[in-house]
Amino acid sequence: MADTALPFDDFRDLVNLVPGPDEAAVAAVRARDRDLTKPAGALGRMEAIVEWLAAWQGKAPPAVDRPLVAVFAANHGVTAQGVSAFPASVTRAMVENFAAGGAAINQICAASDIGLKVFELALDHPTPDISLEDAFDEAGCAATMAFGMEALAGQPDLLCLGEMGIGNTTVAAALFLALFGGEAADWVGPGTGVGGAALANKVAVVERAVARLDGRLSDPLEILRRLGGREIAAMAGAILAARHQKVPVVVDGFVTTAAAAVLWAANPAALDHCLFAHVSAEPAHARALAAMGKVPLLDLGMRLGEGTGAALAAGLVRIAAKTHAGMATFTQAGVAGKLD
Ligand SMILES: Cc1cc2ncn([C@H]3O[C@H](COP(=O)(O)O)[C@@H](O)[C@H]3O)c2cc1C
Ligand SMILES: O=C(O)c1cccnc1
Repeated sequence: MADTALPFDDFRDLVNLVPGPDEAAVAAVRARDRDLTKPAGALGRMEAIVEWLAAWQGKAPPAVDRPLVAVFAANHGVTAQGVSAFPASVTRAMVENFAAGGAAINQICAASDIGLKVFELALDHPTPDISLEDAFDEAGCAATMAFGMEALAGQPDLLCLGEMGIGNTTVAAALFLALFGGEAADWVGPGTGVGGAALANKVAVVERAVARLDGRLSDPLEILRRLGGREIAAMAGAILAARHQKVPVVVDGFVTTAAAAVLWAANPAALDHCLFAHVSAEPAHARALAAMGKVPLLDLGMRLGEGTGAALAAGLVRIAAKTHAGMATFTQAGVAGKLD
């Protein structure tokens, strides 16, 4: 992977110096909403979504004309510890399946008219086994975060993030344990379907990975550098770049939330432009969302990744924007307003 111009410390600045919301755009959305032909507040969270979109796109009315799902794919040396129900070769095979249109995310994007781009991260070079060694050096972590910023290259107006990487629920669990504390068992779940002794082994692997960090737990970007993985670092970079380029982000499930959590731990305001699409059936996802005070939009019992939950939520975001922009006002429609 090419060296980045951005040193690791510059990412700390990017996290700490995130721009705030466009209050004027939010005020304009609220003013228009008051005139639309419905009782105030009757569209519930769909109204809040429009305000959120305006705040972070910096325009009113906001629009979702170029939504994109960016899927980052990577491999993980920790799979050598037997932490997944599937072999690591499935990561590349699924990338080929994405290219051929055969994955769940292809069909959800097609059905919802959402663009899809898959970013491969050195699939033949897994990050080291994090139960033994650090995932990255500083330059490698910075380069990978910078690579994630490529998700913005086509100027999407809504960015949905997803991932593919056998073993990455182990990495995500380790990140959550290092960032939020508790016990390894609080953060480890079946992923693709491990149970019994294999699940107990996965817990022990996560314990070992985090035990290696002793004394360095207060620096979230350092935690990311030491635990990885490539797709998670890239998604963290994409979330940051999106904020600086006024692109709201829809976060997918358990693994994507781990990327977001690194930024949240450094600066909770760094995720204000992110909507959490759904709560995954991976048991610890609800715990991670609660730790950050985030309320997911959907609860469909999904536990796939690939950006599938994010793409479904993006469909609702687009509908919320179209509803707000296209509805008639009371005056336009000749509908009587609320009685005094
Ligand atoms: C065929 C297949 C398609 C997938 N699409 C996403 N994942 C999901 O499962 C993986 C994480 O689970 P674990 O940590 O247990 O390996 C990631 O690749 C994630 O995106 C898949 C997994 C499989 C097997
Ligand atoms: O929620 C997720 O992101 C998830 C759950 C299981 C396996 N892979 C991803």
